[in-house]
Amino acid sequence: MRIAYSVETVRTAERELMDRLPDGALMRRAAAGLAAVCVDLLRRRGRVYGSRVVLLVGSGDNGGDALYAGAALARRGAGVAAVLLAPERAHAGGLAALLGSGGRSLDNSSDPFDVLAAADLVVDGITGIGGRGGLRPDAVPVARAARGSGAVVVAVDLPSGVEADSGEVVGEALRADATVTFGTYKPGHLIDPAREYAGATRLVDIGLGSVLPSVPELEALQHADVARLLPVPTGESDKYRRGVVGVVAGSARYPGAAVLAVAGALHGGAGAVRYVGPAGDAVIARFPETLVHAGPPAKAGRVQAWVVGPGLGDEPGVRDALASDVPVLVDADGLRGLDAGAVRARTAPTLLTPHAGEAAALLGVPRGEVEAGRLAAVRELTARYGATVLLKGSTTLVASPDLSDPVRVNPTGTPWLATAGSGDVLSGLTGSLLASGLPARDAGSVGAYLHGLAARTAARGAPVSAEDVAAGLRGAWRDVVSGE
Ligand SMILES: NC(=O)C1=CN([C@@H]2O[C@H](COP(=O)(O)OP(=O)(O)OC[C@H]3O[C@@H](n4cnc5c(N)ncnc54)[C@H](OP(=O)(O)O)[C@@H]3O)[C@@H](O)[C@H]2O)[C@@H](O)CC1
Ligand SMILES: [K+]
Repeated sequence: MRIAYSVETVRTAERELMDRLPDGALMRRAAAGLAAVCVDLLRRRGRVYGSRVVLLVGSGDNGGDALYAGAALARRGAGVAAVLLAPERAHAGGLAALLGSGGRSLDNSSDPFDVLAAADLVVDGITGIGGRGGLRPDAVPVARAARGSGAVVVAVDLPSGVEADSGEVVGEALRADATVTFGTYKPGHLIDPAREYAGATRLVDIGLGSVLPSVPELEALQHADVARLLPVPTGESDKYRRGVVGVVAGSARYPGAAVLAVAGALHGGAGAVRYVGPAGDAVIARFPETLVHAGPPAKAGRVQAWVVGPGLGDEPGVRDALASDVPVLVDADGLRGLDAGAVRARTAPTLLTPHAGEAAALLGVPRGEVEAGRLAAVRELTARYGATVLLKGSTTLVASPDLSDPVRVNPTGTPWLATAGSGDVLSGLTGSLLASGLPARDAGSVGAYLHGLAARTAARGAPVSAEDVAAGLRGAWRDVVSGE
C-alpha cells in the first residue's frame, strides 16, 4: 500500500522526531537519499565525475536539501553550481557545505540560463511542502530553462509550484523527470495533475514512519492489497451465495451500455448477473448466461447489489433501486438529478461513480473546478450525498462518507481508458464486487484497480475499446492474484 499524509501531519511528526535527534539529522538523511538518486541518474547518463549539476535553491529547507546533496555530488567530482533565488535567505549550513566541497554559487558574472543549458542534471530545490500558490514570477524563467535544457530534472520532495495537500497546480509548476520525497508521500504525489509533474517518485526513509499516525489521509492499493480483497468462492458457495448483481442499464437508444455493463458484471466475482431493462435481447445474444427481466427492478427478483444508470436514458429504475435494502451503485444517467435526500435516507451502502463532468453537475460547479481539485470534489460529494463516491478520471479517487477512512487513489489508470463505454464496464464490475460482499470503498477501489490494469494490458500503447477492457479483466484478476 502506498500511503500519503497531509503537510500538517508531516510537520507535526517531523517536530516530534527532531526533538529526539541531533540538530540537522533529518536534513542530512534527506540529502543523502537525494544525492544517492542523483548519482544513480548521472551514472545512467555517463558518470558522476565531471558531470554538470545545477541546483535551483529557494529560501527554505527544500533548498537546504538541494545544497547538501549538491555538496555530496561535488565531493564525488561533479561540477555543481547553485542558482540562489533568494541569495540572502539561502540555507546557510547547506551553502557552506556546498562551497566547502568545491561547489559554487552563481554570481552576477555568470548567466544562469547558459549554465542551465549545459547541465546534465538539475536539482529543483525551490519549494517543497512550504510552497504555496504556484511558482513566483522570479522562479518561472529558471524553471522553464531547466525543463527546456537536455538535463534530467530531479525535484526535491515535490516539484516546485504544486500544491502538496491537494495535487492541484495553481499557476506554473516545474515538470520533473523524477521526484525524491522524504518520510512519506504527500497527496500531491498520488493525485493528478501534480502527480504527473512529479515524474517517477522515490521515497527516502528518514525515520518518520515511527511518528506518523497509523491512519493516513490517502492510500493507493497495490497488487497484494487487491489480492487480499478479491472475493474467492469456497466449497460451499453456490451462485446465490456468491451474490447476484442486478444491472439496470441500457435503453432503446443505448442497448450497448447494457451489454458492456453486463460484460463487466460477469467478471466481478458475483455468482449471477440479472439484467433488468429494455435491452434484454442484445444482452442475451452476447451473454446467454444472463438472467433477463423487462423490469421494473422491484419485480425482477432478489439481488445482493444493484448497478443502475449506464445508458439508461430516461428509463426509470433509479428510484426502485434506491428503495431497495441492498448496496446500490449509481452511474451515468442514474446520476442526473439524483435526489440527495433519497440517497442519504438509505440504510444500505450507496456508491456513486461520476466522471468529472457528472461530478460537476452534481456539485453545481464548472467541470474544470472538479478536474483541478479532485480531492476536494470527491470529499464534498461524499458529504452532500452521505454516500461512497468513486470519482473517475486520470487519477480515480474513492472516498467514503466516514472521514476517518483514508481516500483511496487508484494507481493503475491509463489515458487509454478515456474511451466510450469503459465506464459501463467499470460499473458492472464494481457492482458485481458489491454483490460478492465487498464494502463500497473496497468494491470501488478494487474495481478501478482491475479495470485500469485490464486497460493497460489490453492497450500496451495502442487504443483499446471498452470490450477489450472487459475481455482483459480475467487476465488482470489473475495477475493480481499471482502478484505479477
Ligand atoms: N518535513 C520533513 O520531515 C522534512 C523536510 N525537509 C525539507 O524541508 C522542506 C520544507 O521546508 P520549508 O518548511 O522551509 O519550506 P520550503 O518548501 O523550502 O519553502 C520555503 C519558502 O519558500 C517560499 N515560498 C513559498 N511559496 C513559494 C513559491 N510559490 N515560489 C517561491 N517561493 C515560495 C516561502 O518563503 P517566503 O518567501 O514566503 O518567506 C517558504 O517559506 C521539505 O519540502 C523538505 O524538502 C527535509 O530536509 C527533512 C525532513
Ligand atoms: K522542489
